[in-house]
Amino acid sequence: MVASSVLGFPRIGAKRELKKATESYWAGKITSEELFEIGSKIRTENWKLQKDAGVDIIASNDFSFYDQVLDLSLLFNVIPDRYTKYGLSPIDTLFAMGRGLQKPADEAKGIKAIDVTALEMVKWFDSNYHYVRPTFSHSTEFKLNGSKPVDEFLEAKKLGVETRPVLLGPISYLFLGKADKDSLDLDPISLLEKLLPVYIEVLNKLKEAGAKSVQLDEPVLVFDLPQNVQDAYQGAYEKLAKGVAGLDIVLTTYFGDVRPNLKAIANLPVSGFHFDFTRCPEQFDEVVAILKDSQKLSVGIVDGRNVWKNKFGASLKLIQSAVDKVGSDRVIVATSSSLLHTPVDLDNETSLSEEIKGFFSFAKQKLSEVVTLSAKINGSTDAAITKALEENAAYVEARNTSKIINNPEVQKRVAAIDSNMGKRQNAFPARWNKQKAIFKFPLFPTTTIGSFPQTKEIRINRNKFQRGKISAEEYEKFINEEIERVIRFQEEIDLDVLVHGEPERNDMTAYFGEQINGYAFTTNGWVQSYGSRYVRPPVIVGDLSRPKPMSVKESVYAQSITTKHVKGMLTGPITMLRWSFPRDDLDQKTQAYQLSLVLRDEVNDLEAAGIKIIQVDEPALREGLPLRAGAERNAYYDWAAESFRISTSGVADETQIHSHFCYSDLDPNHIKALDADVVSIEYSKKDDPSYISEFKDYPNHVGLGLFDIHSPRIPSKEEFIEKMGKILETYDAAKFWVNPDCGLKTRGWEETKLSLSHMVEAAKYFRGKYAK
Ligand SMILES: CN1c2c(nc(N)[nH]c2=O)NC[C@@H]1CNc1ccc(C(=O)N[C@@H](CCC(=O)N[C@@H](CCC(=O)N[C@@H](CCC(=O)O)C(=O)O)C(=O)O)C(=O)O)cc1
Ligand SMILES: N[C@@H](CCS)C(=O)O
Ligand SMILES: [Zn+2]
Repeated sequence: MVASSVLGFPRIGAKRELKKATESYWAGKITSEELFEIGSKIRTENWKLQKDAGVDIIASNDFSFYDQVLDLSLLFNVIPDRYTKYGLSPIDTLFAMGRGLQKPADEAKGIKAIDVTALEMVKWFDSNYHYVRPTFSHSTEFKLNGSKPVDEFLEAKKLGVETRPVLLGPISYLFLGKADKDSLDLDPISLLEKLLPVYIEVLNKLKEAGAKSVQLDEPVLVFDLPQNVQDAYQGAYEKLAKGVAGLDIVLTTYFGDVRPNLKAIANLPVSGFHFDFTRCPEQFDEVVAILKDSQKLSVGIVDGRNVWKNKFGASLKLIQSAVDKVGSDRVIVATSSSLLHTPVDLDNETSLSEEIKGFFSFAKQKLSEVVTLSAKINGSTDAAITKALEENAAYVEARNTSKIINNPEVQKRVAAIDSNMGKRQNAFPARWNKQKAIFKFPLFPTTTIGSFPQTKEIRINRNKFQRGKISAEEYEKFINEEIERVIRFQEEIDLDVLVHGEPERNDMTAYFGEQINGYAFTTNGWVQSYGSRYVRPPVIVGDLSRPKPMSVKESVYAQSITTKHVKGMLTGPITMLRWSFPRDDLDQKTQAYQLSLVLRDEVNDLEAAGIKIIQVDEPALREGLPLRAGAERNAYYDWAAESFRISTSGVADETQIHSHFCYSDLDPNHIKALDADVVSIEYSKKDDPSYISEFKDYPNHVGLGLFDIHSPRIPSKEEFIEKMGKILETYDAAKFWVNPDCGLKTRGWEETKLSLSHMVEAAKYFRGKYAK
């Protein structure tokens, strides 16, 4: 009999209970006990849901109050000294590491001031989830610091659910980390020998608690791994297997192709392997060939990264091949990855058309998919299973013939794209000569990335407008007042290039997706992006076109009330694609080109409406990069850059194009290929000084982000001066823009006011210094 398995379930709660609870805790409105209670309720519901659906292998320890990688850092005592000196509780230490902490002293209570920045947060592989990077130093002392995996295993057991605890495996944990600023010569993988005993200790504790098997995620196996990392696998897993004899270890990979690293894992003493066959079905024969007689094969076949219904016919064929090769008792039918990256429950969607709803499957529905597929392979003649299979066949047919997918006009326009559409009239030096005469920027021009605080009031008014409680006129008036407030504030603190603040946008992707034909959007399809911040990715269901301008009204209004230049603000084609759920019936390049034409029209309309600076954000540019080097990656470099250039090259030389990138280690050549006039890049958390020099030869203008917008912490003017001074040691002052790391939508006004004022004061300090 094949078994069914789910590698992890979304932990945010069907009604975003986790967000509400964590934010209430941070605001001091609930206690830690109340927070833990809500966490426990969410876990209970998730396990129950999976058990009731009939899933055989259910994960535990997939829950987290912030991030599962950060949980491990806390568990293994990978806590830089700067977080331990305040005597914080474990949960407060976790949050301080995740989002920084700044608290004034309370002399009456004898409490000292706290001021600590957050650890770096980066993309989780090629997804829009972000993890907190483990940060190691020579003084890191691994030791077991807590019992979260064991506690959650026992919690499920008490509820009558036998789970398979999941932990990120030791090599992935180290490889995804980095050396702290005081230990830059440290290669994290060199810490493996010291780390393994702690893994063994926690795994033994799980075994003692009754766990029969564990899921060790080693997703870095889908990267091009350095030889020393590949070589580390055999010894590490031999030690683990020996140290925890009797506990089955299933080594899990996802999001790609493991074949180039197959030698590294071919002889591991594990009880089974999980591979992602939704991403890379081509690896099937080669990966199955490494299995030893008793090892299990977990077949990742229900997509954990998208919302499309599984196509049962094709999946059953692949699972059957697995059964034919290794026998049904050794096959597990599984989700391709954790379901963390999918919305929770399609049943909560009430606004989607029945036709489109019929195409989708969210986390809860995917449980049934896994169960149905395994039941069918097990020969079930159950009426419910037969009905599910028939309905699925009808779905495949309905989608193939659906009228909402094809738009011949869009297809014609994409086919007519020629290479001139991706070229500005002249190269940057000629453009800059014209632009500087118009803009007359001072040295170190200051700007922001676009969004200003999305206050509760903004969200409530948007919500009222969506529910018809206020009219379009009232809403527009409210938005205009917000824009005016943001403009006046920027004038007051003397920023050079202003923004309108994006108050009309729920999200930088969803806002545009909701205005583009060919997109569908959900009302409850939340997915965790990081910590307590979630997104509701719109879904590309058909060919994409723009019925009317999307952002011109707000930009024109903002420009009309100030004499300073206001940037028009758009989300680029690659980011629109990556932060949406893309179609699975059309290649991503064509979807990106469709989006690039939509954006080209918008950029041209902004220019025609008198907007002279237009920023087209591409924070997801790096995220879209195929995880391995090779032909696919090279092709991506070309079509991603071309899509951006198609969007931005319809304007005159005098129009200044900005772009912005965050959350990734960027490749300067890829950024260069976009040919934007000015780029702003997240930088404030890059401890490695060599990152400064990576961009020093960028031919156009650059702003390295000077403060972390994820943290409520306010940097002082002196801190800005120090940071800018360091950058200026290697950087050309004439090309240096001054800006934060990213948009300020998650920040409060008080922090925003102070941080930006200090930033502008620091820019002025350097202007004075350079004028001498
Ligand atoms: C820049 N980033 C983004 C990423 N991906 C995106 N799609 N968008 C991004 O901006 N990836 C990388 C980074 C980091 N990620 C994020 C992600 C999310 C946020 C964020 O602030 N999220 C908000 C939700 C945003 C949103 O869509 N809000 C809606 C709905 C608001 C709501 O909850 N309404 C209430 C009613 C109103 C009330 O009473 O408050 C309700 O429905 O119950 C909106 O504004 O209309 C979040 O809060 O999680 C930031 C960075
Ligand atoms: N313009 C957007 C970019 C975020 S990556 C913002 O400021 O929020
Ligand atoms: Zn950003």
